[in-house]
Amino acid sequence: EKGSAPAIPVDPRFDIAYVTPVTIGTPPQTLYLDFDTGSSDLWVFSSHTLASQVRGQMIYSPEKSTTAKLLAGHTWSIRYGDGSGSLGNVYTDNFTVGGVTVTSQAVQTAQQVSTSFTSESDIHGLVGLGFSTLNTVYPNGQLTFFDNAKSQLDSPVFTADLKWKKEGTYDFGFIDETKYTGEITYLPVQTDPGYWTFTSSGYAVGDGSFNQVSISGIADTATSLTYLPTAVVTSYWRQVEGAVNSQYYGGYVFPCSSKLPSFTFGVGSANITIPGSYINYAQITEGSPTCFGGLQSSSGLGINIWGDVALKAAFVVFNGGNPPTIGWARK
Ligand SMILES: CC1CCN(C(=N)N)CC1
Ligand SMILES: CC1CCN(C(=N)N)CC1
Repeated sequence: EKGSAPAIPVDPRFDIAYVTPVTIGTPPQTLYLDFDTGSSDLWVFSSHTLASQVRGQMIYSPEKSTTAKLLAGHTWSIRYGDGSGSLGNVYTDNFTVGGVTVTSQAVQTAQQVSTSFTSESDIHGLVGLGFSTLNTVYPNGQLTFFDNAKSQLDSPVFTADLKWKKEGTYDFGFIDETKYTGEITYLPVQTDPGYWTFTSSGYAVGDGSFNQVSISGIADTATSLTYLPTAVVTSYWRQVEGAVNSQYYGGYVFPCSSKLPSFTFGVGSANITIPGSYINYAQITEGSPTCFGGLQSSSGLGINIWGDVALKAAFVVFNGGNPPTIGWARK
């Protein structure tokens, strides 16, 4: 079995996130969810979510699904890196994305969500694609959609082909050779504590020389920007006239009229180049001449994150085989 589904940019002015249509239950209920390789809970806005916290999102109503079953006595609660979060209870039901169906997938129904989720009407929940060890369901942790689907897929892989301000795709169970150029370079993955953690072999700023330095970080489809060590990021923004690291805005800002240099990162003996345009993330407010950078320091996070700004420059293979590996190709 194999399948494909679109990765649609939320707010195409700047790719804050990507959502993918899924159906849940019988008859099928469609929601648009944020596929997240940085977590492992599948949770949705639901008929159980406090009405005051729902603002335009599509919801999953288990009571309207003939195949929904309450997972009695189970609850969940998750807090994300940006302080957002949600909590609730758990059903199992049929879950389909891109034609791949898992019957009896754990679907975590939100009873409460934080304000940032309430304010994002285009995101109706998340599909965790991290390792199932991160799942927060209590007392028994649940498996991700990918872990449940793996055995029925032609190949135990999914791929991400995210695009700059355009619709991309997530493929399940196969590698589409038409989506990349050259070769895919596979790297080992550290699965503890549960992210797709790999080590990049270094970086270059624009046409500058390549700095061979190991940078360990996570490939994260649900983080908009890319967060790397301060030394790396400082050397990048030093090349941009007028760029400053603003306490006020919480990161590097620069004149929107700047022509930004590209950023290249090593993957084994190969490398991926992020065009400068991808690093011009957004005006700080509508119409402002000041823009916010897509490459920021990870020093406050305790972890390096290769988020959408980096992922959308590549074709990425998340190989769930034994052992798991991650593949990178130019495109
Ligand atoms: C390490 C953090 C990265 C961002 N997160 C995520 N995509 N779910 C939370 C964990
Ligand atoms: C993991 C991320 C998902 C998107 N987020 C949000 N909508 N507040 C942040 C956390």
